[in-house]
Amino acid sequence: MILVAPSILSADFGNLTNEIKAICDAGCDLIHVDVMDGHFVPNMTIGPVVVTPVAKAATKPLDIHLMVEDNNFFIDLFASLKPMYISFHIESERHPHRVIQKLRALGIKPAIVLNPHTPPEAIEYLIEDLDMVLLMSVNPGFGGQKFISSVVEKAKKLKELINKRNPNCLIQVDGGVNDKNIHILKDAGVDVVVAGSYVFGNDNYSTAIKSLQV
Ligand SMILES: O=C(CO)[C@@H](O)[C@H](O)COP(=O)(O)O
Ligand SMILES: [Co+2]
Repeated sequence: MILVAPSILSADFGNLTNEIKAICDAGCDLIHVDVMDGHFVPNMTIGPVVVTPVAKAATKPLDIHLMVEDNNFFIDLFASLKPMYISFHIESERHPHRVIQKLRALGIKPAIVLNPHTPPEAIEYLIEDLDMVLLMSVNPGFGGQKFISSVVEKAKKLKELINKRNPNCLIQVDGGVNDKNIHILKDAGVDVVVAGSYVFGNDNYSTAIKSLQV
């Protein structure tokens, strides 16, 4: 079954801890936390001052998605919150293997993110050291954007590389995911989806999450 990670970017930040409890009670699998620095992407979000109460309220593991220039700095900021995953963009990192080793040493599962234009071959020789690869199906920076459908073919290519190099590595897709595209993602071999506006825009979080757990 596909695992669902609601992106809290679309939550009501005036009522954040209750929103976190609500998605956990509604049966989500992970909590996706989008961290943006205003440099790597043209938007800024949250740091440890906000993510710490999120971690306290959460009964499901955190999945932190870094959209930042300085990955090491942000990993140091969030490591004490013991997220299950931290993902960082291949496009922002000169030494991705070193960052993977750092995450492993901290007991955090390493994941790498690919922007829509980046081919899966860019990380072929990192797959054996990764727990997850995140394919962006929108340009990173904002919630509520339209799904870029070329990610489906990319997921299939990535799945072939994963089968060859490390079958335990998961494929995650992030951006514009909803109940209309979930089945093509499942058929392409996707294991985890992030959904922000679809989950938080639904009156019933449980119904929305279940409709993606196919
Ligand atoms: O990383 C990002 C955006 O940069 C995502 O996690 C979005 O926040 C997903 O939102 P929706 O596209 O599902 O509304
Ligand atoms: Co994200």
